[in-house]
Amino acid sequence: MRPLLLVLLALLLLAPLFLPPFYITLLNFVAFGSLVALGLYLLTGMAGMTSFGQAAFMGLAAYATALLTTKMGLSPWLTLPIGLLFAGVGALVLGGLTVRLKGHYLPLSTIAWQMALFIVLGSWTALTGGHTGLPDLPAVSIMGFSFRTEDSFYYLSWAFALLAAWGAANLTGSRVGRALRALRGDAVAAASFGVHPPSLKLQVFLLAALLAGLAGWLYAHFLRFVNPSPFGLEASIKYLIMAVVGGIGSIPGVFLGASLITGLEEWLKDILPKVFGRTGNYEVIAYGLVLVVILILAPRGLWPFLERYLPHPTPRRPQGMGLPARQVQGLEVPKGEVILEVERLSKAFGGLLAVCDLSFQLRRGEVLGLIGPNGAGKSTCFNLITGVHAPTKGQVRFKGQAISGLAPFTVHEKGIGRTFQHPHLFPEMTVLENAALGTYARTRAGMLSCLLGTNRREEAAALSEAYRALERVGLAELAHHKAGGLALGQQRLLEIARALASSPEVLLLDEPAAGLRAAEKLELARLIRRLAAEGITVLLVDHDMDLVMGLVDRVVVMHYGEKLAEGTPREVQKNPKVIEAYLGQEVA
Ligand SMILES: Nc1ncnc2c1ncn2[C@@H]1O[C@H](COP(=O)(O)OP(=O)(O)OP(=O)(O)O)[C@@H](O)[C@H]1O
Repeated sequence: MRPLLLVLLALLLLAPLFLPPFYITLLNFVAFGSLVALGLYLLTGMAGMTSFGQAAFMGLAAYATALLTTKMGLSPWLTLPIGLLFAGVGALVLGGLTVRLKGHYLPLSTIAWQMALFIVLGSWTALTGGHTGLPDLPAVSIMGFSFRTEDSFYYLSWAFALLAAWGAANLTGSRVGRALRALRGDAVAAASFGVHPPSLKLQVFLLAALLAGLAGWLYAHFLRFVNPSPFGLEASIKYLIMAVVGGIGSIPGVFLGASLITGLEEWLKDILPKVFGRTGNYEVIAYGLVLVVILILAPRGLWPFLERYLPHPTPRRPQGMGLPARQVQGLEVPKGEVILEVERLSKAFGGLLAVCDLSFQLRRGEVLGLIGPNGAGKSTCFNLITGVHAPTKGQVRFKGQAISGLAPFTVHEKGIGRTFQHPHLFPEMTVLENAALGTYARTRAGMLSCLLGTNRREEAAALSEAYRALERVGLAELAHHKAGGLALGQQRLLEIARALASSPEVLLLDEPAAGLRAAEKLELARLIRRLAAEGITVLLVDHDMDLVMGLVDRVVVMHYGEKLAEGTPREVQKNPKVIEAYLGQEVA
């Protein structure tokens, strides 16, 4: 892979020496398209948010620099940050209003925004020159050297495009990159290990808009003329198609898609009028056809299809000491003292009381079983403790502090880790990356630090911490495999490893033994005992009574949302109400 990259970079560097000016102009447009499509790689490929409005962000920066350089005589280097500021403010306003919305609201609102901006650019003639546009933008220059020719501008465009690709690659392999990919898969799970979905979504929306803004600034000073047409909805769709055709989940795919669609556009502009016998925007029809054909032949885009035939570097075992011990928040609770308290908790879903006036305490270092028939309210109780649901009535206290009603990422940060009844993993990520998600709340690097790669030391520590968690559950050998290929039992162990990587004080395990073989259950029981011996407090929900009764210190039995009984396994197993409602034949 590395030699191939070096050859491509050398060709890129030498291209103006052997390619005619027409192709160098095209390569400039490839660089602009790649910048916008890189934003879409981050926004759509990683975080799963679709935007049809990227050309509008490009237009904001392009018009800002056009107006400020031509009408006020400012230097293009000064109007670059100002143009980005315009694009950024646009993204913050639009994103601030829409990123919290689910479903199709974001794509729809980006279409509306795109169309509105296009109309403003075309109709506010006094300011923007309408569809005639604004001519005579100054050339960009550095210390007397002016980037006037397509050859010199080519180096400027590609310097920015490669810098952006380097930043995007840094981000992809970082804590923020993993969190973004987790957001696309499952925002509830992402929040359960400390990700704040709306804030992260807004940040990536802003970043994608800034990349589009940068492309707009370059575009304006390359052509030295702006008019609305390159910033319309059609252009936004074209950038999305570039990213999708190349492979929206990969950086090389973005460059491949941008090259392909830019080349195709030029070729089609020549060929289609001859075919149809008159001029018109027929390229759009051709884009659609190309997209359909490529997605049928290579559904994830061209790059993932080609990548299979390229050599892959052997992944290395993470080295290093792991993360520093977690700072315990609030009180240090001594062994045997109450760490988590559920007090008169109720949760109604419409007319159904899933949890009703439930109270119990969890003491530090113990393993408490929460059992009951299907539908008794156990998972709802987990969701109330971890902040997925707010209680209708009652309280949850962690170390004496009320936590009910707090968001899941806040609850997690306090030291509560969880697994899910149906594993919430990210199949496209490796086992190690999935486990490393657990370190999210223990690491600090922000978006900028991840982009610049200044987080390498923390990142190495997070990966070695995740690897250690995998060793604890016996999955280290599969660290570099895709999580999508794991058996159900291994998926459950991986969820435990992810929770352990967060170094929780309390661990909530929701049916960890479901789907496990007998030997795997014994291994799980040993693991849970080890964790309790290390001081982790465990709340365990499971239907395997042999596992639960042989493992836990105490049991709480739920039935129709209420607490039916509480005591040691022996007491509970003898309780006639419990035998009648749940244990039945098993114990009788
Ligand atoms: N988000 C929700 N919306 C509406 N009803 C819900 C929701 N979550 C749970 N319920 C209902 O609440 C009741 C308790 O469900 P819950 O999943 O908590 O039970 P459980 O004890 O975990 O069951 P199981 O052992 O089958 O997992 C069920 O009747 C369920 O249908």
